[in-house]
Amino acid sequence: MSDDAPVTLLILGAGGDLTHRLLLPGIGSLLKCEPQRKVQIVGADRMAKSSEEWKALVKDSFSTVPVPARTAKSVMSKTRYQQTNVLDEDELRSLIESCSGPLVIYFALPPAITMQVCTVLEAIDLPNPTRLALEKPFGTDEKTAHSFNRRLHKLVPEDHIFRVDHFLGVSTVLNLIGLRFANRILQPIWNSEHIERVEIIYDEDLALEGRAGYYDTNGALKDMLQSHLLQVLSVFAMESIAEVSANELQDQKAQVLRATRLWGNSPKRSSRRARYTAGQIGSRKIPAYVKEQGVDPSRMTETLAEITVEIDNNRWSGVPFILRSGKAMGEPRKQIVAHFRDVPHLPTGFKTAGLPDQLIIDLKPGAVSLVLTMNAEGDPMDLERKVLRAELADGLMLPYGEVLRYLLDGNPMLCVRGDAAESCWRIMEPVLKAWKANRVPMEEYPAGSDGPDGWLPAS
Ligand SMILES: O=C1O[C@H](COP(=O)(O)O)[C@@H](O)[C@H](O)[C@H]1O
Repeated sequence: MSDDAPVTLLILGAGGDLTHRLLLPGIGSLLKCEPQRKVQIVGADRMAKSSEEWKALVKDSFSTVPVPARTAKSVMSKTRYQQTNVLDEDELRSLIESCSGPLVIYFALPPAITMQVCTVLEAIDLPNPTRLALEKPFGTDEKTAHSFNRRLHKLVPEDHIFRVDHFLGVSTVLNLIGLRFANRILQPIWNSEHIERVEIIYDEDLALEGRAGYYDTNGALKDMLQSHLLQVLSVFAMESIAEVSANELQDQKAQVLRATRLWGNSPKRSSRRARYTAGQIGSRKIPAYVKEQGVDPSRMTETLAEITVEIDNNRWSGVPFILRSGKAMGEPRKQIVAHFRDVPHLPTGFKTAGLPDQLIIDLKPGAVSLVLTMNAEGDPMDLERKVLRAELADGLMLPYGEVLRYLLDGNPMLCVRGDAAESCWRIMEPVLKAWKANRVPMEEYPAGSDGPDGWLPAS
């Protein structure tokens, strides 16, 4: 096979929401930036669809980006759809045999089906190279993640397994690497001696948006904290890297996650959960979560989750990291806030006390702000906080485009390594158990509010 043979991206579950909403626009944004890129997209799903219908879907997604006309035409001419029952060995084999070039199999399927397909794949000779791309949640606890890893390792080596986390393709998350390691000023203060606590917050004004089928069995803890926010934490807190490469990044991130545990090892004291009741966000009337279509109230699914963790290593010991994410919040707030310690001594004579400094990294839209105490207007003995702010442009590609770029190039830099995926479950398991046993109360907040009273992190 020649080196420049186009990669075939085989999407299993091509009729689903993920393909339409995220994958195809992601590929489109990649093609917009790299119009020369050669990729053949093959969609497969169990329902009948003509290749014309599939092409129309691809075209529609590409037009939202938009992909340059020539590139779109060339990719469209080669894309096709094959109706397949992916749980049927013969059908799956013939689908795979019909693909040429290096193969990427993207599982845009519910996790339980993905596992079953992997069992079917054990009986099929996969072309070399074959890469597997998997969506979250990866397993349901540490044990299942571990056995899933073992099953996947029977199919392809670890560096051909791409556990996708689109937050690793978010430009402001990637920017953490440059911000931390390309600047001298921050490096000496990036530790427990100077940082008192860190908040990683992803509050959305979106509510359920018709995703009960997926969300109601997962909830905010698994949907956002166990996956994305722990990845963000690992990039924020990792040791320095010698080069920007998959090995370096994966090693350093995994090391942080191995050292991370629940604050005080107490799920009761270090986790909170809540669920939205009816409310209004702007002009949108939001029903109570339990009244949303497809929700089973007996599942006790949380729509707002918060946990505090610590990282037991030399750099971070004693620093609480607060991770929180909620749906249907009044104000979207997507940021990392590093709160610095007080100065050891404020000279007497100032009329006001200084407040501790902060570094705020806005994830969406991107910005970095340094909040420093300095003199207020007029009197130099009167102190107040002022903000030095840099707005960051959006990434060139959608996060999914960035992740797909690395995936199609066979570079696992922006995915989650198997051991790290297991660590993420190990960190969350005490909370999952405590919540299941109802040892942590389910609080409530009206949609459109800041969350339950007393939850708003102090700034
Ligand atoms: O993966 C997910 O992420 C989104 C938030 O990410 P964004 O890039 O769309 O802002 C979240 O809304 C969704 O529930 C979750 O599954």
